[in-house]
Amino acid sequence: MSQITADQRLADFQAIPVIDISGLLHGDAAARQAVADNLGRAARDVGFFQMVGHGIDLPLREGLITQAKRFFAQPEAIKMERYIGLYHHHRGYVPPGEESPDPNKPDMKEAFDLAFELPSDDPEVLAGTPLLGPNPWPDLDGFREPIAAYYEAAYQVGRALMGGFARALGLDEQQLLRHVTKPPSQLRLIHYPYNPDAEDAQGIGAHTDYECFTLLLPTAPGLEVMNGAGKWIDVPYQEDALVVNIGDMLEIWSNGEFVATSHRVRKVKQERYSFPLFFACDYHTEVAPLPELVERHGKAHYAPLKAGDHLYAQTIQTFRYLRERLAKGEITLPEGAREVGSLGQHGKHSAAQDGKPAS
Ligand SMILES: O=C(O)CCC(=O)C(=O)O
Ligand SMILES: [Fe+2]
Repeated sequence: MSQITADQRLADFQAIPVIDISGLLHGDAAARQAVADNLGRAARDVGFFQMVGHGIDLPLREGLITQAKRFFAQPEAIKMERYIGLYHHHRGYVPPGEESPDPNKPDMKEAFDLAFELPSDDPEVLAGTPLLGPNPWPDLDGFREPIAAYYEAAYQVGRALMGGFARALGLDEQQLLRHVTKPPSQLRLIHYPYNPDAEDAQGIGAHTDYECFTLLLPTAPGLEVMNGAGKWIDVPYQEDALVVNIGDMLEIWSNGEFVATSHRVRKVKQERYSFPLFFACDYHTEVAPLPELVERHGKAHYAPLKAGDHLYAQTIQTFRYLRERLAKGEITLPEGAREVGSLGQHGKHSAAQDGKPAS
């Protein structure tokens, strides 16, 4: 069967579709299939959509936003009490300049990173699996509960989406979900301060997300998505919507049918917050093109990789404190790590080394 390449499919999109997923959450098999068909179209043709009908209601969203604002409004010295470099499982406060896909172009944002909560006596944590462990909650009364509640709600929507994406690929709803038990799924609270003096500083540089997909709650416009022709398309701000985009793992599992679309946040004209939940599969999952899709496409377009190693390797290469630990020999880069920026259209358009399907 001749396959239309991802580039051809993505070449023309000029806007981001809006999908109501309530049928996936509450409907019968036919309603779930109808939503899955829409998810599949968006995942194949754009790699992005605005999700409504998700049931993550305003009080949950406002609780998260309010607590993030409180945290970032504190003095730097207090925020640094939870500096990410003080921990061993990549959680905590990320000061401006700490993170960048390109060390010469630091992003101007600050963040507080937390993830799937696992107690320190969990066997995976005791075994030292990177990225897994408890969250270093700040000493800020009333901070933890609304954020944990948002995490749980968004995580459950993520599980439903994972079932929907599997259906969209013609698979059983549980086929991918069985790889999601203790995932290193991170929720980031990101603050992009408004800095009128910053001439060239970007909000966040062009990248793909490393996990299966991302559910993002923004508070203002600024997100841009690259279409197959290399043109940046705006994601308009829609108050009741979460933005969902395909990440590297679903691109590989789907053998390139779904696309991890490159995106960035342009220099912001106003103060902005955003909250991505990166929906991951378990650390040790071997992700390879699914046999059903390889059969459909005639061959596998990607080499297998270990999900957690990919995520950890990309993280090491983009955080200053981890690059320093690497240079000192305190940690090692997982074997077979890909270079940052090697996936996604921006990799192609900047002629970087690249492992996308042969077109
Ligand atoms: O802030 C945003 O809108 C997007 C953030 C993002 O792409 C990321 O953190 O991976
Ligand atoms: Fe992203």
